[in-house]
This record gives sequence, C-alpha cells and structure tokens, in this order.
Amino acid sequence: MSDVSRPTISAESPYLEFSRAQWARLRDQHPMSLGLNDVRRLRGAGERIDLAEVEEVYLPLSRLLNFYVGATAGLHRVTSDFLGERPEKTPFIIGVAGSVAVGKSTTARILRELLARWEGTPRVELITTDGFLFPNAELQRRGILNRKGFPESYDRRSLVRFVAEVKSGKQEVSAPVYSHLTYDIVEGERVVVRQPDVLIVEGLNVLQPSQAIAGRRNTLNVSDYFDFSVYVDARESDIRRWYVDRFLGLRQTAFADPDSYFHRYASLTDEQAVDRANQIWEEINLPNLVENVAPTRSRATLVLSKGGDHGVSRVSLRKL
Ligand SMILES: Nc1ncnc2c1ncn2[C@@H]1O[C@H](COP(=O)(O)OP(=O)(O)O)[C@@H](O)[C@H]1O
Ligand SMILES: CC(C)(COP(=O)(O)O)[C@@H](O)C(=O)NCCC(=O)O
Repeated sequence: MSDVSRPTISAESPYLEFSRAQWARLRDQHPMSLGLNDVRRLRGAGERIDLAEVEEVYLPLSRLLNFYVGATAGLHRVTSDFLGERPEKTPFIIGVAGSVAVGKSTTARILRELLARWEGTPRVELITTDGFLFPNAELQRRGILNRKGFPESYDRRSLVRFVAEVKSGKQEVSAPVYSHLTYDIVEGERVVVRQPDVLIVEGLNVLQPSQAIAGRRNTLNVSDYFDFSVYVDARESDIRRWYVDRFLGLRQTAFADPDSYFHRYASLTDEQAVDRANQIWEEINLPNLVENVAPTRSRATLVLSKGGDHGVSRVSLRKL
C-alpha cells in the first residue's frame, strides 16, 4: 500500500513528486518559521503574496537550497584539496525559469529574501535576463523587434560572460539594465554585483541548453553555470489570465506615465485592453512559451506547479 506521507517515485521520471501537503510537512521535520524581520523584509519588498504560502512552500525550499549551498561548498573544498590548490569561495548560482507572467520575478524575490536569513548566505544578489536583451535599435536592425523574449533577442554571449565572471569570484561585475517603462535598455545604466554568496538569475530562457555551433569554440550557455534551477509552471490558461490581469493593472500604473512606451494603452477601455493583451499573448508570449520555454522544464532541478490562484499545488524535485 502506498504511504500518502511519502513523495511519489516512479521509474520513468527523474523527479520525486510532492503534493502540497507533503511538501509543507517538511517544515515540521526541520523546524523553521518566519521571524518578524523576515516578514518585514518580504512586506518591504512589496510582495502581495500570502504568508502561509511563504511558510509552507518557499521557506522549506530556501532551507533545502541552503543545504545545497553547504554541500556544494564542501565539494569545491575537496576538489581544491585534491588538486593541491588554495580553496576559493565560489558563488552558488540559481536559475529561475518559466513563462512571462507565471511569477518568476516574485518567486526569485521571495527566495532572495528567505535565503539571506540562513547561515552562510547573507549576500544574495538577483539579476534578470531582460538586461541582456539587445537594445531596440539593434532588434530593429535585425528585424526582430516583435520577438522580444525569444532566444535570439538576447545578447547571450554577454549574459554567459557576466555569470562566468561572477562565478569565477571577480570582485565587481556589472550588467546592463532594462526598463519596462521605456521598453528599452537604459543607456549608461549598469547594475553591479560584488562577490555574492548566491546569485539568482531569473529569466524566460535561462534553462536553454548550449548549442554546438560550427566554427565556434565557446558554446556554453548560462545554464551550464547553475548549481540549482527552479522552473515555475502553471496551466497556459491560468498564465494567460495572469498576463491579462497584470496588463489591465498597468493602465493605472506604468502605462499612465507619459514617459511610458505604452502610454497610449493607458486610455484603453477594459474590453480594448483585454483584446490587446490577448493579442500580444498569442503573437509573442504564447509561441515563445510553447517553442522555447516549456521544453526546458525537464532540465530544472525543481519544478513548482501552481494552481489558478498562484498557490503551489505540487513540487517536483530531481532525484540525486
Ligand atoms: N506567489 C504569488 N502570489 C500572488 N500573486 C503572484 C504570485 N506570483 C506572481 N504573482 C502575480 O502574478 C503576476 C506575474 O508575476 P511576475 O512575478 O511579475 O511574473 P514574471 O516575472 O514571470 O513575468 C504579477 O501580477 C504578480 O503580482
Ligand atoms: C522583457 C521580457 C522579454 C521578459 O524578459 P526576461 O526578464 O524573462 O528575460 C518580457 O517581459 C516582454 O516584455 N515581452 C515582450 C512581449 C510583452 O510585452 O509581453
């Protein structure tokens, strides 16, 4: 008879499958709760997320990640010993992937706050891959301005170089910045990362495998540097609804700003806005999800499957 308290293991899948209740129970086995400071930090970051969700899903995940960080540091130590080298501290790199509007940024920000509370990882930096999109002028030159978010819209070489430099322990590494307001790379602005304990790299395509390109020697992809990766998953119909809802909300916030690239959307009626959001979804984000993002799900170390209210209903963890 199967034990409902145990995760499901199947010979065909490389994952252990936890129901929400099974995952949440891990918290009791490894006592942990949010302190007042954690709650303050999360609230300060402006997340609308339910605290029970944080306690039951993200807190155990952050604890597990903290164990992985410790174990990976141990592996680096024995390797350095073996090679007779002086051990150097190597940042632990986490990738967060998934569709537009599935909640990658929210997940990444929560993990950042929670990870920073555990011993050994007080310095957690977060970078989003949109900073590595080509500037609009370059996308236009290549005829792919309507392909933002597709793999070819990114300067993948710069992204890989950025992560490789952080991982190699370089003192200061900087990345370009993307503005959702101007819909373009911000000229002259950089975000600087200084030897973090953990770097979270969040973006649509971060789990893409490297592709061997004839005549090119260095074909590594950013995923080759990950120590752990999370894929945030949900039904397409739910993600589309979250996308449309976010678009409707942006009319009162970002679109209302006269500097916004999409200022013209601020005056759309509800019906017009829903139509426009659905159109963008169907022409850009859905094809990208189907062709490029979803196929990378099976490469993740952990998959968070969400229900229609953003609550995580299942957690799949790759077996060791
Ligand atoms: N765990 C969550 N609980 C409640 N709302 C969420 C959660 N995650 C995301 N959202 C909401 O869903 C929308 C998309 O989330 P976001 O993190 O911006 O997605 P992405 O970075 O994948 O485009 C936003 O409106 C966000 O507030
Ligand atoms: C900027 C994005 C490509 C996401 O980039 P990411 O941070 O995942 O690299 C995406 O949010 C976007 O703007 N897509 C274009 C279509 C749209 O407006 O939804």
